[in-house]
Amino acid sequence: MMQPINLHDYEMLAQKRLARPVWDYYQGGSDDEISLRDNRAAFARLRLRPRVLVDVNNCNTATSVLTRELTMPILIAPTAAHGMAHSQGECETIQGADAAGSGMIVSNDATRSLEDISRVSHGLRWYQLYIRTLSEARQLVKRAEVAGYQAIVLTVDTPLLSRRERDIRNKMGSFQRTYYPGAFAGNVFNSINGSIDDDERAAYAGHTLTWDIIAWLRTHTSLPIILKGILTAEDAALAVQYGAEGIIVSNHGGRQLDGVIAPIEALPEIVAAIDGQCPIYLDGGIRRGTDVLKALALGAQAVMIGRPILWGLAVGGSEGVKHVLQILQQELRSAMVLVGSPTIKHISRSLIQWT
Ligand SMILES: Cc1cc2nc3c(=O)[nH]c(=O)nc-3n(C[C@H](O)[C@H](O)[C@H](O)COP(=O)(O)O)c2cc1C
Ligand SMILES: CCCCC(=O)C(=O)O
Repeated sequence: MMQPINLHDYEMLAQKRLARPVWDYYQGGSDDEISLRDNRAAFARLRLRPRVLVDVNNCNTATSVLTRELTMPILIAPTAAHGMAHSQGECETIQGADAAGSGMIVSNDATRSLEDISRVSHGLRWYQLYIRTLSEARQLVKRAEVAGYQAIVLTVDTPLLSRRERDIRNKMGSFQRTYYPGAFAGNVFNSINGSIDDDERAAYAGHTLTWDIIAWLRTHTSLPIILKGILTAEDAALAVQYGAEGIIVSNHGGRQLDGVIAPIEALPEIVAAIDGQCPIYLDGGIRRGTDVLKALALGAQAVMIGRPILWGLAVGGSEGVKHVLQILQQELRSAMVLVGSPTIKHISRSLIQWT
């Protein structure tokens, strides 16, 4: 078997291992997949301004996120249904994250229960919440708190699940129910209802949610509340005003509204609007250490990766997940040496060429 040396190798190997409908569900975006492609293209458009003759002998990617020490500023983005990539599902994934000194945001729609996943982890773990009903959300948040999760990530870009035409063509809903029953139901039963490829997709994660939901959530948990799916300065300002303690700049990996701005291009205006009031994270299209470097240079505290973790999980279980993270860490380290930023704190905006 080919030995994977970068994330693209993992992508190729994973494609060979996964059934077509699963591969398409993991890989795909919405409508014409413009945003999906643009997430990568936007990183490629940015150019770096390296500094030379800096002592980089002790270059180190270590950082801290919400007071936790990590070996790298890279976390695992919440992705649903890891049971379609590995028999142990998210329990396998999170052990890879721990082994690499990273951390994981566990999806609301995980295959395994949040308690099972927590039991095999000692590291950074946040719970990603979809609010379908308030009573369900209240219970989930309590369970997450009891199980030792350290933050609640509320995803706000999914009042409905977008049209993913690969899934519609593959009849993914019925494929999944036949071959992977329960893949999305580790925490909440019957909430998906086969809506992945349903043209009449139901109100998915709350048609009726508004900014007041943050105050409601605050009355039910003392954990930090982080909003995922912010793409504008206006919403970033509202997030802070309504009490969010962190935001994730994200377009859901190009899977929700097609044609939206790439997160890396939205980042500068959001950093300006937030003006240091809360930490900012970013996900979408990160496949190289230089992508991580660019996001940090533009003001992200850390980044998250979604699909590459699923590739690692499918190819090599927890070892694959760990290796994917370590490859990215190694690449980041090389990039830091070559631009003359020996620590994460040295990485600054002046590394980016404005065109
Ligand atoms: C297969 C898949 C499932 C996902 N499931 C969720 C989810 O349950 N909750 C969520 O907030 N985001 C979900 N996302 C979005 C990711 O958290 C993240 O925003 C995106 O994958 C980042 O882009 P990348 O895959 O290019 O790294 C999912 C993404 C993928 C690819
Ligand atoms: C059907 C589960 C939805 C998970 C999700 O957010 C995604 O697929 O992007």
